[in-house]
Amino acid sequence: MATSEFPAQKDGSKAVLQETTVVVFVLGGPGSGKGTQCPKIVEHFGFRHLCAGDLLQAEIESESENGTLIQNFKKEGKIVPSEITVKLLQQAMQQSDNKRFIVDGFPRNEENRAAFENIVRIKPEFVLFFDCPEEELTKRILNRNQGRVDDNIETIGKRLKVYFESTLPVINYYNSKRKVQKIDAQRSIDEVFEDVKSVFAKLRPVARLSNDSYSDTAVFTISLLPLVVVEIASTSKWLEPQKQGFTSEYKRGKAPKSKSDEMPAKPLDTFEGQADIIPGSMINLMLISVLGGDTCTSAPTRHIFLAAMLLFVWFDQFPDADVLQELFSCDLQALPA
Ligand SMILES: Nc1ncnc2c1ncn2[C@@H]1O[C@H](COP(=O)(O)OP(=O)(O)OP(=O)(O)O)[C@@H](O)[C@H]1O
Ligand SMILES: Nc1ccn([C@@H]2O[C@H](COP(=O)(O)O)[C@@H](O)[C@H]2O)c(=O)n1
Repeated sequence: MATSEFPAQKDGSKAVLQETTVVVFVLGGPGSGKGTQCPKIVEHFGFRHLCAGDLLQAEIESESENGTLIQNFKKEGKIVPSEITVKLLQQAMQQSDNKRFIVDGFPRNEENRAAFENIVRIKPEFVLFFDCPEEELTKRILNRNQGRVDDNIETIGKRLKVYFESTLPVINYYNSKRKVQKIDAQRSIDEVFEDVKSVFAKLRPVARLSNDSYSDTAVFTISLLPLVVVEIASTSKWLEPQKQGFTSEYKRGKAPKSKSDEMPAKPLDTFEGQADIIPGSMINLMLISVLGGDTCTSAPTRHIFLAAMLLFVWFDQFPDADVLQELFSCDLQALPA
């Protein structure tokens, strides 16, 4: 799963953001519809929406020490020094319980991109790029009417210049890494979102579904534990009666006539609990098989998973389904003491 690198911090402390943190950058010209589509992504796919422009605006409004500087950059349509923006993003990510983020309006230039990689140390899962012609962008911004200081014809010109000169090269950079998902943003809001949905539907399962902070290796190992337990149990004396009474007979093509005929003497309490363990592990086996793609998203984990599955098949450790059915439907009370 890791698209991120998480070395220890310089002061030796552990990085706060987890290996499983998923980041999608959302880019496009001013007015291309980023802020319109992001809430829809949140609603449908459960990401946390972080808008760089909004975080900067909040700094202005809170009259923080950087507030005036940010206000001046914004009025001029210029990109605020990256360290300020990246620190705001990092803080918001660290404070969030959700570990999957759509980062809207970022990185706006090469400096933004490098600062995020150096400070946050996460590479984006992909870059969602809303492609829209300049005339449409201008028209939309002039009609936006939300009282923004930068929604005037003069600042729009400056923002578009910054977009073409500084942001497009970043999009091209990610394109060269095959990370860009380009959307035709000139169509209606709903049509655009249809395309956005199909992009997110293609996300790696764990990026689409997972909100937790476990590494996939840990998830895989934990899911495998019950299998190990049943492996040990099935090779121990504890399950010998079942193996003799059912599995071996079935494998030789001789099904026992009745349970009580075949079951060797064992007190009832010896069998307590096994009916829980075996179905549990079988369900787990099925779950691992079905969800294998979800839990084992990194290549090494997937290989371990496949190797484990092959081993189970190879050694034929699990009795057939009908044997299990017979085993679990057996009347424990009827077992001889
Ligand atoms: N597909 C669309 N068709 C027509 N109008 C749209 C479409 N998407 C968004 N708009 C409108 O265009 C305006 C700009 O959209 P939005 O604020 O989402 O753009 P943005 O990319 O977030 O802009 P900025 O980078 O300046 O914040 C809004 O008034 C919005 O309602
Ligand atoms: N990464 C960013 C994002 C934004 N800004 C500044 O905020 C202005 C508004 O941004 P929108 O995304 O809402 O259009 C933008 O023009 C910049 O001045 C920034 O510096 N860095």
